[in-house]
Amino acid sequence: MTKPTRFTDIAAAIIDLDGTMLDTAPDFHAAVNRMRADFDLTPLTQATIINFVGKGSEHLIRRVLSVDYNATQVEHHFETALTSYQRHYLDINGAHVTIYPDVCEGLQALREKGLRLACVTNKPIAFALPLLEKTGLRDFFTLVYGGDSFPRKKPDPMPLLQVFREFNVAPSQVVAIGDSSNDAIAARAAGCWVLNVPYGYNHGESVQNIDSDGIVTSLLDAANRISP
Ligand SMILES: O=C(O)COP(=O)(O)O
Ligand SMILES: [Mg+2]
Repeated sequence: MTKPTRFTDIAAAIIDLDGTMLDTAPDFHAAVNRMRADFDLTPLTQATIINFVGKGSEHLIRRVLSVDYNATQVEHHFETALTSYQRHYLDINGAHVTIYPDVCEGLQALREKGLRLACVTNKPIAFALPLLEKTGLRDFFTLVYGGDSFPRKKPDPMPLLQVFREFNVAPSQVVAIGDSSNDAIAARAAGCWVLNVPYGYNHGESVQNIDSDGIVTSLLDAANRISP
């Protein structure tokens, strides 16, 4: 099936955070290695850690513990490691991040077209909100949902379905934009459109293999293809 190049009758956009708006890889790298140091574990490279990002903190911590521990040991240390990681992440949050090119321009363009914007991330809401404030992105969004805002997170469609309800829009009026297959699976299950950016973290896999409605070079490129 040919992919649409333009999306019309759109009323809202759902934007992912890590790997889509912000390059948070250096924050994840620093926080995970501080946690590992608490366990006398050797540091991991940023490239290794970033492959585990996108499915929430619990997934990340289990994966970075499993580099050294077997499954039983991972579960034994999990709660302490998660608490340590959360403390370090909150301490670091935003210290090393950069905004990807054309993010503010893209969000501005979407707002000027009259779209309502929701940020749906798997980052815990207590990390996501201060980070959006610090980077000046918070005010673009009417809604912000984190990985712990609902019982289930992406790739489950639950947070996206809640956005449709809050905005009172049909799935066909919504475009989700994210960097990973996780975002696309959630969007497909929710029934909305989905575009991928190629520059983020797709669990170490090529974005070309994601089942989405297209790849855009930036949020501004996405905005240029979307109209109300
Ligand atoms: O797993 C995370 O913490 C980040 O996830 P996100 O890409 O949904 O923002
Ligand atoms: Mg992401």
